[in-house]
Amino acid sequence: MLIGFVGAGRMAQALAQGFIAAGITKGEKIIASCPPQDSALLEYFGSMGCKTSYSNAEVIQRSEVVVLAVKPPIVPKVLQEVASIFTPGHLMVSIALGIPIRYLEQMLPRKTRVVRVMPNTPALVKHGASVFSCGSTIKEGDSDLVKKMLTSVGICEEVPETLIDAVTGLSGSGPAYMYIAIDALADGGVKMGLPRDLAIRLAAQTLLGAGKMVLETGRHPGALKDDVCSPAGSSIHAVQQLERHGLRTALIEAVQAAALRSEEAGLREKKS
Ligand SMILES: NC(=O)C1=CN([C@@H]2O[C@H](COP(=O)(O)OP(=O)(O)OC[C@H]3O[C@@H](n4cnc5c(N)ncnc54)[C@H](O)[C@@H]3O)[C@@H](O)[C@H]2O)C=CC1
Ligand SMILES: O=C(O)[C@@H]1CCC=N1
Repeated sequence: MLIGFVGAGRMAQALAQGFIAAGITKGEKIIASCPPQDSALLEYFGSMGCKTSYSNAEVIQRSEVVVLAVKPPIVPKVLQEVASIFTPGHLMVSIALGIPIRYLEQMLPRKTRVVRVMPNTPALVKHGASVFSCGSTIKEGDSDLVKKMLTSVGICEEVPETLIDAVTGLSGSGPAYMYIAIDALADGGVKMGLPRDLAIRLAAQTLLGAGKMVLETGRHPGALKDDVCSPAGSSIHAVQQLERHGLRTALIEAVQAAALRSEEAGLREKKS
């Protein structure tokens, strides 16, 4: 399978590296493009054995699956530039923030197959969380293909497109919230006397372990929290501090803010 990335930034790199690590494709079957001023990004693709180009058109001509991996304000410009090159043989996979399938289908030739995906950067280490929604002209096998690709780099579920903004707020942007949590937990450890590198390792493994417990035991996170909090123990004292400082509300509002931003990005591009 020949995979092209239009846009060679952080999310494209994470997916490409994840796909290669997972064995879903080889470096030489990937091609990525971006403008010459960002050529350093293409060097990263080159170091993975991928082909690179400054021409988006070349990427599309040489690919079966085209991943649209540019920021939302760039999407209309890129589609105007390359729409005519798309054929029914291409599968367009857009990861662009907020951009609805309807908009992509309107901008592309009538029979272009479109899938919208919301991945996240831990795809790079095969622990991504992705969802996808299919457009109106996909053919048999497209949904399975996208699912296979994304499952190779983490978990992946098909959802109605109406849920993608909310998913963006949770798992698309979520790694950022969790890096802040790891950094802050490590600060706490350092404050209490731990060396920084040990504190970061312990904090990261604690998040990973907690996540695996939820996924692998299938138990509710509240019940797992109760298991950690012994009567009059240390954990319940810490939990009280988290509640006092509004951790739950902060996380709920973070997800909401990112979801609304995703929705807004889509509305803006539709108007342009
Ligand atoms: N970074 C993340 O965690 C995630 C990003 N996304 C979405 O993926 C898309 C890309 O995001 P990032 O990789 O983070 O951004 P980025 O800023 O790292 O990369 C954007 C890329 O687009 C390229 N570009 C700019 N103008 C171009 C043009 N005319 N033609 C071709 N390429 C052009 C840039 O050179 C760069 O390679 C965005 O829409 C973003 O919302 C989705 C999920 C997660
Ligand atoms: O901030 C962004 O635009 C992207 C979308 C999801 C995560 N990062």
